[in-house]
Amino acid sequence: MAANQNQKNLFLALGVAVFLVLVISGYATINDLAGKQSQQHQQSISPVFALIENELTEPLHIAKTLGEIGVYDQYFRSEEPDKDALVTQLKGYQDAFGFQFYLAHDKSRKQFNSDGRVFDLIEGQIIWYFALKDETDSEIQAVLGQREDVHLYIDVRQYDDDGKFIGFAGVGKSLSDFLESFERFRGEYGHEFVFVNNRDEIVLSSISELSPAQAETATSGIGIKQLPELYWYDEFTEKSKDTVEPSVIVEAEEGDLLVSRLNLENLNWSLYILTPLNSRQQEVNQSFAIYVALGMVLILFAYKILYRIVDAYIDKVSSNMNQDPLTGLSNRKYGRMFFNRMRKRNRQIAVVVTDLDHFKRINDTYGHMAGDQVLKTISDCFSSVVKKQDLVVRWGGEEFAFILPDTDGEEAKELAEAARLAIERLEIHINESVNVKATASFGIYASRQYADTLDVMIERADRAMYRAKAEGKNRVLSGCEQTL
Ligand SMILES: Nc1nc2c(ncn2[C@@H]2O[C@H](COP(=O)(O)OP(=O)(O)OP(=O)(O)O)[C@@H](O)[C@H]2O)c(=O)[nH]1
Repeated sequence: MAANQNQKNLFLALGVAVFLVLVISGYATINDLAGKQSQQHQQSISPVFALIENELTEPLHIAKTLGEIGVYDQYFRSEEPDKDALVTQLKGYQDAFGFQFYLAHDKSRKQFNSDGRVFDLIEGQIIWYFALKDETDSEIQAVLGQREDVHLYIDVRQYDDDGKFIGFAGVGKSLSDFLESFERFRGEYGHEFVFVNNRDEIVLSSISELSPAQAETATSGIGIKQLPELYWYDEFTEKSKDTVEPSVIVEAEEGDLLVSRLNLENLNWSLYILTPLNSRQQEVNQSFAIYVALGMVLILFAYKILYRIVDAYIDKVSSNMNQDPLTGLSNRKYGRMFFNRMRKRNRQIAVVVTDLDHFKRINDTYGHMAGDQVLKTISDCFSSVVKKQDLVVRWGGEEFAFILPDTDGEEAKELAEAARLAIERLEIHINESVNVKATASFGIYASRQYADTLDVMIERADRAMYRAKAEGKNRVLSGCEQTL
């Protein structure tokens, strides 16, 4: 009973351990997913910075630096710059950096371009110049132009020594690479981009309806969409109060939308990155379900294996603990445990009880030691006769019991008969001159559906065995007539 209780406790502990493993691995899975998700988000955002650096910041720095080191000073000082010299110089920059360069010269009201074009800055025609000229609060303006191949123009205001406005020095960069990158980000990560200038105008976007369709509109204001016109703007503003570079989840028609804002200070722009969350959420849910299912299967599998290992271990330990020292057979206590365990696994069982015939005589004739040797030899003989699944128990003294799972009366009788014959034929070698012969009487009992307890079965088999003794010994009788 105590061993049974210990076994129960062990399996309970095993169950608790499995539960803990489940909880911990579940927690680790969620953590891992969260980590993966944020890593994925990081990975998807970092190329955006590289893109901004290459496409926006680099031309801005070049335009600013050229203005500051005074490469255009001589042209700005003259009333009418030397067209050829200036264009050649601009073209040299274009070849070196791969952008368009231009100078808008206020005194002569002319614009000189690195592609060789020179044109007059006429009010009403060159809209950007007059719009930006009056915009004195920002030294740098980034605007879009050229309708066929959209360019980003970065205009840096130029001043003479007295601080008087003398024109713009700028660079122009084709945004075709930029627009291709938008496509890639949309396809790969589901991101959309909205670039907004300091007047809340959408100057560039991966969403074609938001991007200014025509070059001139970027400075004329015609057709430009305003950030507050976007449906998520109010919710975003409300939720992102007091946050410099916020990431906010807003409700959208197709599901939630993650809106992140980055401030592009050099340009005086903000970049809004929009990520639809529904597809991402589904992805996460799906992988979570797979992780959990896989985890469960693995854990259940491990539990089963562990259960069997522990079961076998307990079996071995308790069998060692419950061994008869003389014969090496199991004792009664283990016989009971074995019977109870088999009861759970099999539908029928049989027992055989056997008692050696005239054993007292052997003891009396050859001595107790010789008797012990006979007991040992006969025990080995029994063990060799039964099947692997069966158990031979030293029930007491010179009485033995076989517990035969999954065995009916007929099979039990055959086995008992085989054991009887084996003993009868046995020559038990005591010493050089003495060989002892022995016989045994057998009683069997078989039970279907494990209807009987071990005690009842043993008692019935015992009775049959005593009948066998009474009928002349060295025979097998059944205590359950219908099974014979
Ligand atoms: N050597 C030895 N003898 C034992 C051991 N256990 C019991 N015995 C002896 O077994 C004998 C059993 O004697 P009985 O009960 O009279 O049975 P029996 O002589 O076999 O007679 P039947 O059963 O009627 O055939 C006794 O002498 C016990 O001392 C043991 O471990 N070693």
